[in-house]
This record gives sequence, structure tokens and C-alpha cells, in this order.
Amino acid sequence: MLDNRTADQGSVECGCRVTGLISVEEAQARLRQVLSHLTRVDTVDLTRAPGRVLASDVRADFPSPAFDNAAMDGYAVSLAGLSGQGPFALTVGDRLAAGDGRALSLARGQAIRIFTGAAVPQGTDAVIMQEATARDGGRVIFDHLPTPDQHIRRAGSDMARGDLVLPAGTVLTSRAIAALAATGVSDVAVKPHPRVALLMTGDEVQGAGPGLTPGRIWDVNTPMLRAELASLGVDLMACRQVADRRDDIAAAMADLATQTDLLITTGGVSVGEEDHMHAALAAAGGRPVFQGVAMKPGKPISAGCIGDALWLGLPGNPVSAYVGWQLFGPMSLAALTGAAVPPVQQARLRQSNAIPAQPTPAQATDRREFRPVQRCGYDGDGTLLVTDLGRVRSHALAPLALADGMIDIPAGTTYPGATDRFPFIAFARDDSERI
Ligand SMILES: Nc1nc2c(c(=O)[nH]1)N[C@H]1C(S)=C(S)[C@@H](COP(=O)(O)OP(=O)(O)OC[C@H]3O[C@@H](n4cnc5c(N)ncnc54)[C@H](O)[C@@H]3O)O[C@H]1N2
Ligand code: MOO
Repeated sequence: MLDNRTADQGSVECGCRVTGLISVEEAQARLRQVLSHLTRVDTVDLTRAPGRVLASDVRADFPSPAFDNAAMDGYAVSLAGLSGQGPFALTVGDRLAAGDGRALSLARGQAIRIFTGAAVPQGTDAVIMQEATARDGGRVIFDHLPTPDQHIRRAGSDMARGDLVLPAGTVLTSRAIAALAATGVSDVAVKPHPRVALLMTGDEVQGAGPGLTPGRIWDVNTPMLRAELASLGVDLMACRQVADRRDDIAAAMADLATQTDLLITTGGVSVGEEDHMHAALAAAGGRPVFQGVAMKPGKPISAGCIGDALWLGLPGNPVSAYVGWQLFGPMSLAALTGAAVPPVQQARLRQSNAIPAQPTPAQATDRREFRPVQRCGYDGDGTLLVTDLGRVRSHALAPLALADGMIDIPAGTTYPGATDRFPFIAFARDDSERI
């Protein structure tokens, strides 16, 4: 079960949460805490393992190499009876190719013709590569005394039985999969693929199609979030719209929560009479994790849990929903899948965005602001340069379309100057580096 605990966020006054906002970091910590209780794992074979993250340590069931074998095409020899100066001559006995399962032994004064990958015969001290030898009928002649273990790959010298091959949390790259394959691992326990559903609320919202009914608006959040999730490799397992009625929303939430790890909703998280998400969460048997975060845009963003599912309640305003998703969506998916969260870079505003010499108090940010910006190059010292697309308006999508990340501007900052550096949170690229 997910952890249903939540802290008191303070009281609601005047229809507006004045004391209840928590910081972005506190909200993220609560999500991580809730998600740490999710123990679902998938078991997959190596063909389905690329990119997945190991849910538990993997130890070697078999040693690698599995047996002592030749690293070169040549001759298996024993050092017994070889001493002094060369040249040396040995009688060539049997012939061993890779895959030959016979358990041969070297007799004194004998060499066995051997090929790369073949198990060396009992009593072999070295393999002499064929280029260092000459044949004289049934004898092999070589000039130099081989060193012990020369060109022999000993059993378990790479990974011994029981060795830790890969620790839990390893991303299964082709290299990691190679190590698993070498020790005979066929199935691995991996962090689950997240099961994600989207529930969009808003009686005024209309899907794409001919004609817009008076008073209604086009649905932006569904296509936007679907594309965003697709760029992260997540297919929605359900995507629904529900009317702005508490009981309908609660029924849909309860139903989807039984099938998902992450239930995303949009709209209805604010304080108006038509905002039903918080009541619906309770009616669906869920508990809040947080309700409102000190950020702009997206202040009313909320989260909760319903059974084993995490609910992320994004605001209806599309820019607020997008920014809220960036702060809490990818990190929640990463907590579920074990994926790494990319480090936050620092960015500086391009000179032409520089500020008026005397910033006015009206330009000071009142809440911590996440402002979409556009990358435009690098400064002389290698710092990322970004173009400011203007103050955030939570419905304004034209600037968002130009953005490829957002800067994190602390509350109380006067309009940012060109010398200021801000944490830059990169947006996922929808064309992700696919060939
Ligand atoms: N009295 C107060 N009113 C509001 C507050 C507040 O603190 N006190 N907060 C404002 C802020 S900030 C935000 S953000 C919004 C969030 O409101 P909700 O999450 O309850 O969202 P709705 O009211 O349902 O919708 C807001 C806005 O977004 C449009 N919308 C909704 N869904 C879609 C969609 N799928 N595609 C495009 N646009 C959508 C909707 O029509 C509204 O215009 O609350 C403020 N109010
Ligand atoms: O936070 Mo709201 O997102 O300001 O519009």
C-alpha cells in the first residue's frame, strides 16, 4: 500500500489557501516517500530488458568463463618436462575445437592442437599461439618457453559463481545485458513500466473536431500531456474526460486507480464551487499528499494516493499544468521506474534580454516562478544562454511553444538581469534522439 500520511498544510482562508502552500522540494519529497512504498516488479527476459532498471541485485549463477579455455588458436602444452633453452619439440596429439565437450588430458611430451574457445585439456599450463610455432610432421616446434597461464582464460576469472554482477538500480544497457548473458542469466526482475492514466475534467472543454460550441474551449491538456508522456516513452493506458460533478469524478478516479500507478487529472484543483477534485479524492477513498505548492504558475497543484495509485492533480490552465507536470511528473515516473533524473543546469539570460537598469518593484516576483525560456547558445564560460519569453501567463501557449526549458526564479527576485544565473529545467524533446 502507498503511504497515506500527509502533513497538515494549514487552514483555508477567504476562499484562498494563504497558509497551506509547501515548497516544491517538500512536495517532491512527499511524492518520493509515497512512491517508495510501491514494490511492484516485472520479470522480463533479456530481449525485453534494454533500458529497464534492475529491481534487485543479480549474482552470477555460473562462472564466466564457464571453464578454462584457449584464448588463441594454437597448441595446449604442459610446462612439465620443458626446461632450458629452446627450441622445444612436442608430439601433437588430439585436436580440440570450440564446443568439443571431451575431457582430454595432456600426456607428458605431448601438445594438443587447440582453437580459440575450446576447453583446455587437463594438465594444460599454457597455450602457444600458432604463429609462434612450426610444424614438423606430427611434431610442433617452438623457440620460447611459454609463461604459466599464457593464453588461457581461467574459469570464473571474469565473474565467479555468486559474484555480484550488477546491483539493483542498474540501467540495463547493452553492456550490462552482455554481463548478464555471460553468466547465463535469462530473466531479471526490473522496475515496472509505469501504468499511467489521464482524466481530464472541465464541462467547458471540447475535443478537436468541427465547430466549437459557444462558451466552450478546445482541449489542450489531453493532447499536450499525451505527447509529453509519449516523449518519455509512456503510453497512456486510459484517457478519459469526465463531467464536473464530484461523484462522477470520484467514480472515475476510484476505477482508474485500481489499474494504474499514476493517475493524472487536469482541472478542478482550485477553490471555486466548480472545483471538485479534493472532494472527489476523499469520496474515492483517497488521501491528500499535498494541496497547493508555492510556485507560479500552477499553485493549486495537488497530489494524493488512492490505494496503490498516486494521484497528481494538475491545474486546468495548460501552462500551469505543463509546468506542474515538469516539476512533479518526470520525478514521479523516475521514482517508479528507477530512471535517473537529469541534473539541473544553470542558465544565464541572453544580453538582449537584459534588464532595464532600474528594476521596478512591480517587476519583483512574488512567488517562486518557473518561467519557460528558449535555449539560444552558450556564454564564453560555457554557461547555457537562454532567451526570456516573458512572464508566464497560465493560458498563453504561444510562448510555451517556443520554449525548451524553464528557469527557476526565486520569489522576490527583481526582474532578472543578464548576469543572473538560474537553475534551468530542460523539457523533454519530443523528437528524442531517435534515428
Ligand atoms: N479564487 C481563486 N481562484 C483561482 C485560484 C485561487 O487561488 N483562488 N487559483 C487560480 C489558479 S493559479 C489556477 S492555475 C487555476 C486552476 O484552476 P483549476 O485547476 O481548478 O482549473 P479549472 O478551473 O478547471 O480550469 C482553469 C482554466 O483552465 C482551462 N482548462 C481546463 N481544462 C482545460 C483543458 N483540458 N484544455 C484547455 N484549457 C483547459 C479552463 O477552461 C479554465 O480557464 O485556478 C485559478 N483560480
Ligand atoms: O498558478 Mo495559476 O497556474 O497562476 O494560473
